Amino acid sequence: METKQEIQKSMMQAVTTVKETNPMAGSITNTVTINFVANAQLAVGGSAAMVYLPDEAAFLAEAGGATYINVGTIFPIYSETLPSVAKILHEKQKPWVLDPVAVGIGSLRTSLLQQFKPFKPAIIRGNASEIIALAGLWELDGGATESKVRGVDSTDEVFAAQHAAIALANWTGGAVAVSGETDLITDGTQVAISKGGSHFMEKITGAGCSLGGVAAVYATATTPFIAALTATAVYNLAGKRAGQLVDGPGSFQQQFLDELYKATAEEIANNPFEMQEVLV
Ligand SMILES: Nc1ncnc2c1ncn2[C@@H]1O[C@H](COP(=O)(O)OP(=O)(O)O)[C@@H](O)[C@H]1O
Ligand SMILES: Cc1ncsc1CCOP(=O)(O)O
Ligand SMILES: [Mg+2]
Repeated sequence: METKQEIQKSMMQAVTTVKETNPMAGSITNTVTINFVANAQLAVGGSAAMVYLPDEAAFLAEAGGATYINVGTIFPIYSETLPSVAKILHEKQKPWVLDPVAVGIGSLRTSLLQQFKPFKPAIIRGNASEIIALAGLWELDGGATESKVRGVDSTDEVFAAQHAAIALANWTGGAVAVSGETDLITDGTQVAISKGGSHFMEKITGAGCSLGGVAAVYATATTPFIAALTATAVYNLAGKRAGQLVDGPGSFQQQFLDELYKATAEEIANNPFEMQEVLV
């Protein structure tokens, strides 16, 4: 296992590379938070492009350094777009981030999420209930088929999803990030616990979605685990700072983007986190 210092060095490198190179990470993401996802990707130094159609998604998958797929709002065309783009990403070994928003609701969403299993996303990002439900859908350890997903919000605590997160990471060979009041990131062999954020993050829509989009930006520049940890760290740092400066969700959203933009590589790497080894 790498030392914490080595991990922090990799996080700083990822942040710096992104700020210097403005990498493009294309997205197929929900219509609720699409604008916030793009703004967050730009704030950390990336470049955003959002599409819905199969040929356009295929183009972005090849042109971008990574791709973000979020199933929050589903359209019929996604039965064509999503499996085909996931297959391309897998075959070309391009990192992609999956946010299984509201897994369990509706037949097309369920079918699409099932079809993703062989295409192994580099990063799976979701709240605890979504991670447990996805592991259940993919018939992995720690998953539950009786899903407690009610909608887009979590009804489970982050640590309840640790087993499922490790099983998913072992399946994909990538990383899994479980978000909540504290965040858990794993690559199946190590677990990082990242701290910070603000209760206002539960009072705006798109904190989770945009975290996934930002993870895709960092995935253009580093390993899935470091990308997921770095994205989570900048969210926890920016969320904490913004939360201290505002008194409501509207101004929080604005201040949060400013803090994402202002956070330096060193500050992001120094945001509090703990490392644990996964014992087998
Ligand atoms: N109560 C909280 N306190 C601090 N940070 C939070 C809290 N709830 C969520 N966050 C942060 O908000 C972001 C999105 O997480 P979450 O709300 O769990 O995702 P989702 O929107 O997908 O349910 C993460 O960066 C997480 O750390
Ligand atoms: C409210 C809502 N409904 C469908 S997608 C979506 C956005 C969910 O955003 P997040 O998971 O980041 O809270
Ligand atoms: Mg979400």
